[in-house]
Amino acid sequence: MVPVFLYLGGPSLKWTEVCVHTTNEAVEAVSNLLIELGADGVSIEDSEVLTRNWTNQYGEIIDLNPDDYPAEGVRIKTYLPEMVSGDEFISQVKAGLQNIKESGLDVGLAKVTGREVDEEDWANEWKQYYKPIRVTEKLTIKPFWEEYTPTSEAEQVIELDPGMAFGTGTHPTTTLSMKLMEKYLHPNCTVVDVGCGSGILSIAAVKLGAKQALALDLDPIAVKSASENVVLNGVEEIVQVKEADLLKGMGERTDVVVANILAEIIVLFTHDLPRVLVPGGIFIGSGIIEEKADLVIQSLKTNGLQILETVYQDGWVAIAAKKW
Ligand SMILES: C[S@@+](CC[C@H](N)C(=O)[O-])C[C@H]1O[C@@H](n2cnc3c(N)ncnc32)[C@H](O)[C@@H]1O
Repeated sequence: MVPVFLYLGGPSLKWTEVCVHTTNEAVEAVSNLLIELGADGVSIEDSEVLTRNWTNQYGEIIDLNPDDYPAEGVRIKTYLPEMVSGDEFISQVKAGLQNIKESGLDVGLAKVTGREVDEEDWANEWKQYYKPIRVTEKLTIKPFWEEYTPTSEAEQVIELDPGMAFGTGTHPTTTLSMKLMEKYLHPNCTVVDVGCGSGILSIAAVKLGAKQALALDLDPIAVKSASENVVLNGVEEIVQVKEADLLKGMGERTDVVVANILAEIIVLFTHDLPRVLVPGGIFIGSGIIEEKADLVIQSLKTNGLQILETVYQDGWVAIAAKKW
């Protein structure tokens, strides 16, 4: 996950940049904390992207500067306008981090720093980290402001405005989902994307040949972001975006369900999969930390699904399973 940020506030000259240095495991919890405290978005600098083997596998596409990333862990930044007290915000962040730590999540050093920056510095700064990236053999993610020419006819380009929803395509959980989708989606299949965030997986599904996708998210910001990205990619006739809680109320059957959500959330709806999937239908689950993979696998088996494959990247696991 590289930046996930767009501030749409009014003009201001000075901003306070608040930075939390934490662990990969705590990214989502800390990002949520900053948003809950009033941040309009976060940008994420993850040391992991430097060690990933982008270039050898798919050619020279991105050029990352190691100075822009922490030596280890993840830096999560947000920017506060002049009228918000940086000191007060930082105290609230520190208190929130303590709560997260007490809940058992490893937040690492959880160092919080603040500094004043000029508007021009940050407004464009994050965009330099977000470049077109070939994430699988067939799929490339392209921020909508970048120019990019596909290198072959087989390469499919997903246009993205990351906005404020999760899903720039660079986080291992999203990449793993797309790799499994590339393998298991068949032409003209139907897909339900649970926890669609920016809509990236639904758009990927269409690029991989799906004839219909339903993108669901509980968060209205994600629903808005996904709807915008669907239009940006010209697939609004194929992808329907809806606010929904997991698979609740879903009546129709589908060929594929994909969900990049935490393990604890996946197990909340595994019992719905036999009802929602057609015979032979595929479930792709991601967002699972390695320690929680068994929890999801057991839950899938208990609900009659057969595990086809598990794939791993940087401590994350994604699972493909089949309904007989
Ligand atoms: C890790 S993000 C995944 C975004 C995107 N699908 C991707 O792969 O990059 C998880 C998403 O699940 C959504 N979510 C969390 N709980 C949910 C629920 N109960 N029902 C629907 N969506 C949920 C969050 O709002 C968030 O957008």
